[in-house]
Amino acid sequence: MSQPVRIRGLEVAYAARKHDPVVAVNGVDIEIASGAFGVLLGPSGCGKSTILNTIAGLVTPTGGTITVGDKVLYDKARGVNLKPEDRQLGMVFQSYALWPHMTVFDNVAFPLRRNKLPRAEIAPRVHEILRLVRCQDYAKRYPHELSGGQQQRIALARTLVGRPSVILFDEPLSNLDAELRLELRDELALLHAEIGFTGVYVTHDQAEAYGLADVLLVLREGKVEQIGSPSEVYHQPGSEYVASFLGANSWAGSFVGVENEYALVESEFGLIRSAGTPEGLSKGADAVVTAYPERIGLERDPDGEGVVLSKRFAGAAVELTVVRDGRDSQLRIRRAVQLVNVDPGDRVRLVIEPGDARIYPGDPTHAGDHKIRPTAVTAA
Ligand SMILES: Nc1ncnc2c1ncn2[C@@H]1O[C@H](COP(=O)(O)OP(=O)(O)OP(=O)(O)O)[C@@H](O)[C@H]1O
Repeated sequence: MSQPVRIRGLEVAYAARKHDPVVAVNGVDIEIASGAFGVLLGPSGCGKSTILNTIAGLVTPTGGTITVGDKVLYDKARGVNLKPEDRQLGMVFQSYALWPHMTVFDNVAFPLRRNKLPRAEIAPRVHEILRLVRCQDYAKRYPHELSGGQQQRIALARTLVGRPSVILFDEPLSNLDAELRLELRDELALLHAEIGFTGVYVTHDQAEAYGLADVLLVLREGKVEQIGSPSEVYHQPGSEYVASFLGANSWAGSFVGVENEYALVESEFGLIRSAGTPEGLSKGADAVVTAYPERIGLERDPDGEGVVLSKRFAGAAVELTVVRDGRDSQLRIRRAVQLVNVDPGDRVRLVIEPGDARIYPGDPTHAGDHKIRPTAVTAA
């Protein structure tokens, strides 16, 4: 039976001897419905693991409440703080943490034996769960005789076998290579649909988040910046920070006004029309434009503001970098091969449908800058 997870007003400050306390979580409310998969997404240091660890009972908050179903795990005001072992939650970490001296069967059976399940019930449960994670043939092997992906499947099986109502995942796939990560992500989504636990999943990987989340929570410096379905958050980022973290380009401009229902911004890369109605912008105010790399077209134009710095083959798509002379601003563009007829060195103007450009007040945050950008190559 899955259970809902409710977090209210969560605060965590890590005490430090030599400097002020580090406020890692600063008033967070989270609600994950029973049986849903909630994914916490955000850059390194935004507090994702800390939140997960407070649910697990491994970190003690400085304020707020955490409940699972009717069970209060933590309540600062009432002095409740259950021990990790009394919370009855499943956890899957980045490191597989399997017992090296035990076979796969014994590793998976371990939680059942610890809970003194009758012997006759253990073997069928273990075999059933090994079948679900597609590792039924490895029951007699030891962890070192398995690949990383297989070890993580066993770690997952060991968690699932106890039938926890809530499972906490801390970047469980990040030790695996990209292809295997996607494969295991899809298997996990299927297992979730089949078994029906409530999942709380921490990652900084968008593809993982999109593929798993019923509800996506984007975090920023210890706070929740946006909550929604992956599609809502992707298509309607609530802030430039979210858009940028999800991979959109951001560049600076100044708000001109609204004309024929389009918001106009005079930007570093020319005049941009946006279908969104910006809030909190007055004429002449600093504005940021965002657009995803897939949604920016280019046309050769001797008067254009941009110059193509690089163009790289990327299978069915082409990846380009466009810069503005004399400025740091750089755009990443990814278009289908047949849509690109510009080359490095060309002067270009941007072609963006109003529905693909979004405008926010302020300056770019560069929240997505930790991501790998295409590196410049010289013109062929
Ligand atoms: N034990 C600790 N003592 C002091 N500060 C800590 C401690 N653990 C984490 N922090 C700080 O709290 C903040 C949030 O850390 P946390 O590990 O929750 O972030 P994260 O989003 O999970 O990052 P990552 O993706 O890199 O794991 C960071 O500023 C971090 O330096």
